[in-house]
Amino acid sequence: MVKICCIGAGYVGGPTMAVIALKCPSFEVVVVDISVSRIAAWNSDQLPIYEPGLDEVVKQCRGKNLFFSTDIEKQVSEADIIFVSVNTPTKTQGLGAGKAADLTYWESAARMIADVSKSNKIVVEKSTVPVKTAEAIEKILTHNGRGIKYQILSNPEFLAEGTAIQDLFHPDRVLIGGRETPDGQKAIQSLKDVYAHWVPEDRIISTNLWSAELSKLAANAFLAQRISSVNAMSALCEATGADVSQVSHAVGKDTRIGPKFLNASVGFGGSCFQKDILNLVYICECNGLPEVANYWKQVIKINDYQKKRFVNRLVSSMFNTVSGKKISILGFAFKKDTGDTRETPAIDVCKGLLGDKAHLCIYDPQVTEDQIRRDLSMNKFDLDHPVHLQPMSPSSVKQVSVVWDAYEAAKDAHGVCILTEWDEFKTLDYQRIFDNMQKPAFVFDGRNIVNVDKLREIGFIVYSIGKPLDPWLKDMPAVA
Ligand SMILES: NC(=O)C1=CN([C@@H]2O[C@H](COP(=O)(O)OP(=O)(O)OC[C@H]3O[C@@H](n4cnc5c(N)ncnc54)[C@H](O)[C@@H]3O)[C@@H](O)[C@H]2O)C=CC1
Ligand SMILES: O=C(O)[C@H]1O[C@H](OP(=O)(O)OP(=O)(O)OC[C@H]2O[C@@H](n3ccc(=O)[nH]c3=O)[C@H](O)[C@@H]2O)[C@H](O)[C@@H](O)[C@@H]1O
Repeated sequence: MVKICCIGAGYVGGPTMAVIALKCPSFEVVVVDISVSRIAAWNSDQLPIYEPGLDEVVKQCRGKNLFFSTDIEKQVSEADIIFVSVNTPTKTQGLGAGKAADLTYWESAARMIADVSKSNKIVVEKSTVPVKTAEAIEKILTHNGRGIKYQILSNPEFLAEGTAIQDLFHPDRVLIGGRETPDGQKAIQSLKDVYAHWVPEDRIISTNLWSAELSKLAANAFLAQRISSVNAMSALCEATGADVSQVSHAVGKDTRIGPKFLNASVGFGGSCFQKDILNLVYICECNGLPEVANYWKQVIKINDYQKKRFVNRLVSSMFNTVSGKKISILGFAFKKDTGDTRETPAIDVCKGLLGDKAHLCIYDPQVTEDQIRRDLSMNKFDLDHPVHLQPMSPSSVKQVSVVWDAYEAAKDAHGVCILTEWDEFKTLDYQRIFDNMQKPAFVFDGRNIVNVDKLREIGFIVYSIGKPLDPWLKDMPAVA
């Protein structure tokens, strides 16, 4: 029986291994983690992450051929294939701080593998890592090798949160990079055999190690670039009277461009786009390519501009001050159908409004009050480290309340701010919300999900990213 062990039971390790276990019933799959609470949650009815369809997959396999454990060393020593899916956040200190990937967790996992292994292993990079990481890992493993042979493969993950299970069931492609030696090719074939249980052969691509590592960074950079491109257009739409949804539709009809990933927003979030682009920028700089580095940096600059622009629009349209005003924040997760808040644009928008002394009343169907308070009090980049290494009791943020109902959040508010595109926000009773708000009542839609005309009929002053401006807003300075 093939034994698979995955180090890191997070957003990638958990769902990916659950799907492998489901599709490969003859394999034993064990997911291990240093976080005791995370493993306990995986073994309970309340899984540690919210992901549509995940519960069903886990329920079908857990206890049969899918296990979650903190007995890391035992499970690693017994495995044939070891996936490493640990955090690779942006470095906060030292060389490359604010840009380079922090490989502390990866290195400690590799050293542990080297320490406990007694048989040959295939070690799979599942985390997103800088190009050439496999070379460093190889050195760590073979240094302490005691004659044990390791083959390192790069098998980056392309799932998106909120659709992880569907993405894993029907991936556009599975990418496997390995050494171009007979042993390297044999290892690639072993991993291909795992995915071949459910992924069509023509969707399993193999490359050399460095191409696979770089393709992951490139894919995320291209995706983020599309969002920054449409967000840059949204600013121009507001200045000219064009409508960004119409522009996106027209542009996306070109089959060379395609319709996906062209929704203007308050900015992209999530744990990966920013960190992976910063990582790419750092690699370019280290390779003496400042022009290439600057090109990609611009994607992040536009994203920061978009978030700042949104806050400035909001404040300037409310008579240039939100001091003491209640602003209702609908949605805190970085996108719908996830409870993940890493790098969510909501953090920057809320911090911007708090800087102008607003009172915030926040509602998100999947994010806890504790998480919101942590996010608003912690430093940027600290949030993507393992949970048990984060401060236990973050300092409490004044001027913020968290409620469990959108109507409660909007009651007596001066403005409503939509920051996540949760479906339930599309069907709220906006008349009821309007009736219970201070007047003039404002809606700032950072996701373009409300019916602007209908809301204006009710009496709201509406700002929707990249849409023709409300007459009220036309006279306000659109500074950024
Ligand atoms: N979140 C996503 O949608 C995607 C993430 N990725 C990449 O996958 C990697 C993991 O990301 P997530 O799953 O989101 O992170 P996560 O933070 O949800 O999970 C990582 C887990 O690794 C554990 N861990 C850290 N060091 C460990 C060690 N030495 N031994 C055992 N466990 C350890 C942590 O406790 C944590 O539970 C990152 O490199 C990320 O860039 C790639 C594609 C999608
Ligand atoms: O490496 C990763 O972590 C993953 O990053 C993204 O997945 P994810 O961040 O989970 O979610 P996306 O759907 O890509 O959304 C990212 C952000 O962009 C925003 N977005 C997305 C699409 C769009 O048109 N407009 C837009 O503003 C979303 O609201 C969200 O804040 C990629 O889509 C995955 O392929 C990749 O595996």
